[in-house]
Amino acid sequence: MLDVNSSMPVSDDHESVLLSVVFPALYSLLFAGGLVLNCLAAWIFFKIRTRSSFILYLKNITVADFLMILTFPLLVVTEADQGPWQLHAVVCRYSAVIFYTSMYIGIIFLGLVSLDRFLKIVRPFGHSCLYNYSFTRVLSAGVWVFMISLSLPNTILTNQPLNASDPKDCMALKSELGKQWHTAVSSINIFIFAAVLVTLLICYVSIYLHVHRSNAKFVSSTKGGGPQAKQNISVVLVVFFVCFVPYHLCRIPYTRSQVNEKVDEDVKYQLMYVKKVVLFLSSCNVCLDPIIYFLMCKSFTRRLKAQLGMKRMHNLSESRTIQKSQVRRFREYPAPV
Ligand SMILES: Nc1ncnc2c1ncn2[C@@H]1O[C@H](COP(=O)(O)OP(=O)(O)O)[C@@H](O)[C@H]1O
Repeated sequence: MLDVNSSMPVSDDHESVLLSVVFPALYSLLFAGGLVLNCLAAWIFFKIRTRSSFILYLKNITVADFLMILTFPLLVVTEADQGPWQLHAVVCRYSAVIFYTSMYIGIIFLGLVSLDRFLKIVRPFGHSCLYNYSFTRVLSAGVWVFMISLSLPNTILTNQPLNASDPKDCMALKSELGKQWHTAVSSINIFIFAAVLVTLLICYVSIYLHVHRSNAKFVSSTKGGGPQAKQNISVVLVVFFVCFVPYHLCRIPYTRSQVNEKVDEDVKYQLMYVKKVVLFLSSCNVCLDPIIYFLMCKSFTRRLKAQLGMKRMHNLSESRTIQKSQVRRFREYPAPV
């Protein structure tokens, strides 16, 4: 059954409540939480002046998360069906494009973080340009330039006249070339996601085995650092699986349904509905990334504790750590940065 004002079928009551009430409420919470956590992270990172590639990647993730967070208010207003209908076009042309671009920039930097951990832990004396800080700065800039260039046509080619009868349909605002570009960008980004996922899995299996072997060799009878280290390393994988895997499983059929007119309207609606749910999971990334910084980056944790007035407590526990450090030397993974 179709809504008179839209090409989308009329939803069940609970579905429309979810779309127009629950989602805006959840995105508002995410906006507030994400803003606080990322402001805190940015403040801490601002104080850490180091030539560490690892921290450079984390700083880039913070900037990408900030960009994504800035798109939430418009999303809240349009999802709640508030404001002028023309606002939907602004979402299609600008804020959704910024949202997706920042999401994929964040994904690429998560991949680089895991690659960096792999190199520093498993191959500490290797010869790769990724050990070179100047190179990783250029690489980071390259990621931004590439991803922005890829996404920009999605804005430029969303250039068709607005249609008041179905303002939410972004594809209706695109030229034929715009639809083709949208499909191509979705495919390239899905490929990027898959490549990062494989990289993450390889890096973390290698790190896991390496830590396991080191523990067995040097400190098999004591408790502590090893399991803790593996847990810290796994946090990126957990965040990645929770936030991004569901979205990408849905994105492939969804993009197909967007550009294929033969797809049944009910199927399109169901896919759109599922996409909104899994896209929310991806958005949760803005609150989960700061947890990665806290668990994986010692400089960040140290600074944060110092700034929050826990300096004395931290010094106390640090002196205890030093006493034990001779025994635990081989268990200090990931390498302090
Ligand atoms: N991976 C991406 N990178 C950049 N822009 C994207 C990406 N995916 C979608 N977009 C753009 O974001 C806007 C909204 O896309 P989408 O969420 O697929 O549509 P809808 O909101 O109709 O479900 C469109 O302009 C689209 O081209």
